[in-house]
Amino acid sequence: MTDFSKAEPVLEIKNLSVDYGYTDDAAHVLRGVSLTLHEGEVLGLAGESGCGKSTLVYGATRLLPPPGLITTGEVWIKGVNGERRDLLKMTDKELREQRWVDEAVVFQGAMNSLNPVYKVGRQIKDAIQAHRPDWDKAQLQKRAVELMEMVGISPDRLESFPHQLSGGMRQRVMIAMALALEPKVLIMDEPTTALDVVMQRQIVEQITELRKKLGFAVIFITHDMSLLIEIADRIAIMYAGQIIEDGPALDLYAHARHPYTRGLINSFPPLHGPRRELGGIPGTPPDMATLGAGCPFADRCAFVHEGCREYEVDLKSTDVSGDDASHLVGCILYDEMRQGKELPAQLTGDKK
Ligand SMILES: Nc1ncnc2c1ncn2[C@@H]1O[C@H](COP(=O)(O)OP(=O)(O)OP(=O)(O)O)[C@@H](O)[C@H]1O
Repeated sequence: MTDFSKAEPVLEIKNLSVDYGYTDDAAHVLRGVSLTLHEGEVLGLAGESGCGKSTLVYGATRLLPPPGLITTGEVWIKGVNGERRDLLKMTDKELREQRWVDEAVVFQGAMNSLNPVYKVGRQIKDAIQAHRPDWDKAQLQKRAVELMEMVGISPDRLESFPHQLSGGMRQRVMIAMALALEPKVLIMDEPTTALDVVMQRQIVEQITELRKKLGFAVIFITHDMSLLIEIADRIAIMYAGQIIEDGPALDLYAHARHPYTRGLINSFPPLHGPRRELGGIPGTPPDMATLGAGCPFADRCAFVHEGCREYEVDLKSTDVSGDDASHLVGCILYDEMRQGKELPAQLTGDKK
């Protein structure tokens, strides 16, 4: 795993907030999220169902369905021409022009979004042609063949209808389409969830290979921490519409700082290494429509104390000096640690 913290940012999400609903009782589902994706980096985004992972990436790419409404924020993207622009300030025309070119999204269940009545080849070529109207038939065919080969499917399959392909193949076709215009940023929302574990593994390995070859950066969403540790350079953990920990993948996995991150990691069996007992996280995430003040994890946290009820999540360095910005956590225990109080023994040292 490489340290990308000094690489140039390709996508900078700043203080992004999203509500569902337009009235006073709207649910504040995303609450001031900031996140940076660096060139060539794989950033894993994890958290339980309903914590806002999809809302974050759909908000950041302006693909949020109604009644989702962006209430604050900036999303700076570095285009393929090197220019930085705020996606939230673009006109609809500008958005359409840069989508697929600067960034592409592979949706949850994307493999089912191929049109059943058209052959796969036609769908790939149509997607390319929307952005390359001057390409002739031969150029489109050549690129479609290249893309199929790139994701390990025989180009003969360009003549197949979607139902003639397996789920894994259809998902690969969607990945190929997303990479057709060589975007700098690829966003994948649970791209392997609907597939069996063998196929999941193959697709994850393929994404890793393609990333090495083509150099794009990835935001990879999943709730499966064991999968993330295999592919991510950095992991951000979401809870109740906020990022509560963000750090280098290996450090975060071996020594998770936030009690929620610990619980999440302990909920999944490790793919490698010795077996360990699985724990869970007691309780369920809060209802975002009625969430009050204080740390949103307080009711489920083994280390809860009075201060948590007033604490507002604020990501800060995990080290004592507060200088190291590579690993951040939003938990009052670490603020208290910086003021000289000892951390609970279970949170110090490496994960057992
Ligand atoms: N159209 C909607 N109207 C109202 N609330 C919504 C809507 N879509 C999502 N939400 C709420 O927003 C919150 C975040 O949902 P989101 O889908 O972003 O979470 P997620 O972490 O991606 O979950 P999953 O892993 O299940 O996809 C949830 O509490 C959900 O109930």
